[in-house]
This record gives sequence, structure tokens and C-alpha cells, in this order.
Amino acid sequence: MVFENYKVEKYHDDHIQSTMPITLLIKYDEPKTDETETVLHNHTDMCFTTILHQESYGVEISTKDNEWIGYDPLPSSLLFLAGDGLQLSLFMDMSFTHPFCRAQFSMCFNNLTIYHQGLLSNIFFSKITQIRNHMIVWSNDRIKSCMHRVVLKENKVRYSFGQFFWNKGVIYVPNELTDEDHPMQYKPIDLVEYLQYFHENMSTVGFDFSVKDYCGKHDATSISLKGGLAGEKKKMASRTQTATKIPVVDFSQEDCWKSGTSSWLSVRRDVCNALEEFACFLAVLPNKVSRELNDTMFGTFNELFDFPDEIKAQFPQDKPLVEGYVRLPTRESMSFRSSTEKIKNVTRQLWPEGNDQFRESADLYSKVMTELNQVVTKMVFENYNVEKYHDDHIQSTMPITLLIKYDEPKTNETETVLHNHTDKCFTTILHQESYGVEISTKDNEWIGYDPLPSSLLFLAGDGLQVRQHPFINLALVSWILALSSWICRSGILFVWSNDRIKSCMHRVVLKENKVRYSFGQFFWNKGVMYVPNELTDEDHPMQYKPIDLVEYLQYYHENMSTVGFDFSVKDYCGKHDATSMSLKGGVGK
Ligand SMILES: O=C(O)CCC(=O)C(=O)O
Ligand SMILES: [Fe+2]
Repeated sequence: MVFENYKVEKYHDDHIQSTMPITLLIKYDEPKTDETETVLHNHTDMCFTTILHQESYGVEISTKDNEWIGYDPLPSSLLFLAGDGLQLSLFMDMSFTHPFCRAQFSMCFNNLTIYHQGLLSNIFFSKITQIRNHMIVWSNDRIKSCMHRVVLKENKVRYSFGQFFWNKGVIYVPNELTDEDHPMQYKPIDLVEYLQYFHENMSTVGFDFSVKDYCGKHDATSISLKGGLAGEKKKMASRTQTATKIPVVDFSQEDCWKSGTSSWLSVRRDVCNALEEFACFLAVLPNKVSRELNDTMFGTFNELFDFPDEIKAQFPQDKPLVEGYVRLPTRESMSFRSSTEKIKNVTRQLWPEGNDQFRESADLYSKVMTELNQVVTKMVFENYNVEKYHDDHIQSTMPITLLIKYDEPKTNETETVLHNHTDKCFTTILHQESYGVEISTKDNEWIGYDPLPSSLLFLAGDGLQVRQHPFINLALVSWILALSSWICRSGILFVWSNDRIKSCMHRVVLKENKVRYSFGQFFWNKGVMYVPNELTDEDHPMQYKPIDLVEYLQYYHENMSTVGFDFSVKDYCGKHDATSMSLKGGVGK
């Protein structure tokens, strides 16, 4: 009917020939609470079309007006959806041999539910699948894929099943579906190749890699179907503007470290302007970190990351602010609490005979970063006239050091090795050996900087725990990492400052064909954080309830499956948000 309607029925036989229907039988666990629970988050299916049949209320679809509407199933009804993909693709890497092997897929689903309860649905069902709509391709944007979700309203198991219609071979937009009003939007696409490409490159192209990116014709990021896909997209992505620059704040004057001096006040102004405008700045402090220190520190990284995995893996993990060694598809990292004692222990563990170069330079950087953080946060507290809270704030701060090595890229193309994200902590200070970190401006431009040996990048923070998630599992982590967009919303500085300072969206790109080293300190806080009363007024009504950052992380880990990737600090402790809730207990969706 659809083909006929668009007068392309002559292609219909071929279309049906190439169709591979896949059956899926699903059981949703009985919800643990009486609340309505979203058990499958907003998504569209990646295939061409889907037909579902449910036993009881559950599927809801999003209308063009963004309303969610559901239906009580009739026994003799089936729900037909314009398709896009049941994120099956994500599971291909999980050693489940064939992308269309549904039986294995369901098994995989169940196993994962058991072992990774929480993580699964997020990776699985969140925004990631909204983008790959083949019906969209085929219909040249006339038919959009159906955004849907599943909610459980009753306290009982829910069964449902359906068929997902995939296609072998290349899908073309029929010429008949292009005209002046509908110029050709897509190049031909082989769905299976596309899925494969997506799997293999997820960690670099990112979850927001869409069918438009893959085979879009008029999109700025459009690419040729075969070869050089990632390259061109990445090139586009990294085409940074030179006009806007990351603000530089000069900390070279001795006086600017002393509260109350004119130099302090002037730096304070620069710092606060930079944070409000860019959520970050480059601190230049030649008296604190010299080129020699820079070279010594990075000089030890080679050896550090060359230790066999067994040695690196010895580093104990601690939740939710995990310390230890973490291997991801594009990078490996080592983290530990930033203290002289801890650095000594780490050094001794790695180099039983000692390594003064590492120990001393790591300790010095750690101290400088901690000091810079203290000074900058004090400036910020002062700027908002709440300096009386600063001592407590610093008392509760837990700095965590992270040392990172990014693998040498396999191609000569610029590669995004850490996708757009903000850090979940209060503040972050980074130091890189070579170009890599890029930040997103308010105008959504990506800007980077060539590091000076004596500079440190200060960022308004938000999240680290993704890489340090308790479910450390390579495949899962790579998905999470690729999913980076979900970590963008929980700025704690943002909470504290009652939305005055946004957290800094950043990413890491590799432009050169070589290993990249970087390290930093992430500043977390123990205990409950309040928006100071002084930061609320008519123009800034209180936006957040008190939050315990560590509990928040814990809560997030444990409930990821139901709260979804887009669960933000606003959802957790937002005051005016419709989804706001009390801090302890009853934190819903
Ligand atoms: O590699 C870097 O320099 C930055 C790393 C980063 O942004 C992070 O780990 O959150
Ligand atoms: Fe980061």
C-alpha cells in the first residue's frame, strides 16, 4: 500500500524478496514498585518496519506534538510501526554471531538483564536508536520512524512479541520519490554493511552517528557510501573555528594566589567571566609548572602504560568513585586519590625499586592542581558572595588523579576518541601533552588548543564515573562511552551555582598518528551539597534540592535501567522540574 501510494509499486516485489523478518518474544520483569515504570526508553527501531503484539498496555508512541499515547490491546489487533532498528546491532559485538539471530539476541538480552541490570536498558533503549531510519531513507524523509517506549503501569510481568523486518542488499530511494520538493536526501545504503560499520566504529563515530551521516546526500557531514566514511565525518567534526579561543588566565603573578590582592581580584574577574562564558579556561602558571616538570612527568608515561595488564589491573577498584586501571577501546587510564601517600604507594606498586621521577612529578602536579582548584573555587565562591562556605567545600573535596593513554589511531584521519561529555564532578583540571581536548562553545563550535607545558585546563565539572563504572566490561563500556551524550547533563558546579555556570562540554580528538598522553585531577565532594541561599533570588529561583553526589552516582548506577540515559541531576534533585523528587527514597523517573 505504501509503495503504491507513492507510485513505486514496481519495486515492491524486490523489496519483499530482500526482507528478512525476525521474530522477537519478550518478557518484562514485574516492576518492583507500584509506580508506572518506563522499562524500554524512547527509541525507534532500526529495521524497515515493525509489527508488535502486546498482551497488556505498555507500548506508547510519541506523536508529532510530543505527546505520549498508548492503547489497550485488542486480542485481534497488531501495531504497525515505521521502523528504524531494534538496536540489535549493539549486541552483535557480544559474541552473538549474526546480527539477525534473534534467538541468541533474546538470550543475550536476558543474560545481560541478569548481569548488568540497569546498564542494559540504557545502552539498549535510550536515544541511540532514534536515528537510523531506513524507512526514512527509502521514503526520502516522507515517513519518519515511530518513536516509542514501553511503560509498565501494573505490578505484573508483561509479555509481548513482534516481527522486525530487515532488508538484505542495497536500499535506494526510488527516483520517483525525489522531486523539487523532495530532493534526493540519501545515497544507496546496504543496511547490513551499515550496521557492521556502526559496530566497528561506534567508539569513534559516536552514538549520534546517523543514517544521514552514513549516506546522507545534502547533509554537511555526508559521506560516500564506501570507504572514508569515518574520515570525512571526523574531519567535519574536528573542523574547529579559529576565531573563538579558549580563554587564557594568567596566574604568573605571585600575588594572584593571595586572596584580596589587586592581582587576585583581577584574575578572579577573568576566571569568573571565563567560567560563565566558556565553562573553562587555560590557566598559565609558569612559576608552578615548568617545561622540565612537564617533560619529566610525560616521560614516565611510556613505561607506566607499558606494564603488563596483570600489573596495571592490580589497582583496587572502589565504587562509585572507582580508583584503578580501566581499559577502554580507545584508551587506558589509571586513577587514584590524589595524595602524596597514595602516589607513593602507586609508585611502589608499579616500580618496587622506586621511580622518583614519576613519584615527584606526579606529586608536584597533584599539589599544584589541588592548589589551583582551591584558589579558583575560592574566587568563584567569593564572586557570588558565598565565600563563607568555601572552607567546608574544600574540606569535603576528594581529588582523584587520572592518567590517560590514548592508543595510536589506526588511520591518518582525525579521530574522536572521547566523545562529547561533561565531567560529573565539581571541577576538573587537565594537562595534555599534545593537542586533543576540544570544548564546545555556547554557539556549538568546537575549539581546541595546543598545550603550553606550563598551562593547565580548568573545566566546570560534571562526570567521570562512566569510565569507572562498576560494570566494567569492555563492550559495555565502549557503548557507554560512545553514548557519551548521556553524561552531559549532571553538572554539579551547575547545581551549586544554581545554573549560573554550566558544565563544560568537551571531547578528545587525535589529529596525529601517535599515542596521546594526558592526565588530570577530578574534584568530587563528599556529603550533601546545597545551593547556597545567597545564590537564589527572583532572577535565580532555587533550582535544586540538596544533593549527595556520591549517593547520586550510586543511585544512578543502580537504577540506570529504569531512569534512562537522560536522567540528569535536574531529574534527581531539580526543584521546578516536573520530574523533581525528594532526595532520598522515591526517586522516580
Ligand atoms: O584526555 C583528556 O585530556 C581529557 C579526558 C577527559 O575529558 C575525561 O577523562 O573526562
Ligand atoms: Fe572529561
